[in-house]
Amino acid sequence: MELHAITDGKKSIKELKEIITSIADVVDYIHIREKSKVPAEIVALVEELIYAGVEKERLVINDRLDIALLTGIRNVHLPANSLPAAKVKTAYPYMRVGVSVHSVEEAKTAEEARADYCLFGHVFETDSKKGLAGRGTNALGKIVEQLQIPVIAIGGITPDNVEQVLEKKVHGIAVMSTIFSSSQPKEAAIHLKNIVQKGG
Ligand SMILES: Cc1nc(C(=O)O)sc1CCOP(=O)(O)O
Repeated sequence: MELHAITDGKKSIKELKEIITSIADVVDYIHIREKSKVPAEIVALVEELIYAGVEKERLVINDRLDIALLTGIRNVHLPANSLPAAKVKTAYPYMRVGVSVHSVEEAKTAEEARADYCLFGHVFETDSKKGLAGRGTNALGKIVEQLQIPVIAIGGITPDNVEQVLEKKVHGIAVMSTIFSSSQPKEAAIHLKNIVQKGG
């Protein structure tokens, strides 16, 4: 069972470096999702993380295929309206490509496009999608049933509700605030990892 940590776009490069190096051995993947930082900053962050010993295999670059290529990262995550997954897989077959999906239809499209996994959300209410009800665990279960590729759940997942997600036989979970808004990110990640590991 995979645990993905997604950066929240609110931290400085220095803070990100501290948090990511502290959780790098706990979580399976760390998505660098820094939409308001310029490419030069993101490249510098990735290079600093690698220099600090974070394994390249654990880093996922959100949206920016160019930055992944430039920094030698072989994981890219494509949000809605990003690059077409099929074209990325054709051009860079070795690249592990994830796609964000919000319905069965989008999930099937991602699978047909040879995405390696899909990220389905948002399962529960979350500050990241203010005013929008969660899509719920039943919708999550249907996606898992209908897809061959791994489904990772995202959105409002905390230690208190993660069991409901694990019951749906997901391949993993992804969290942002549970780790990045915590005053003790490493402890928060360990706590969640322990629960997730018990669930499979
Ligand atoms: C980055 C992201 N994508 C989502 C989607 O539904 O596709 S929800 C989300 C944010 C998740 O943050 P938190 O763990 O704090 O709820």
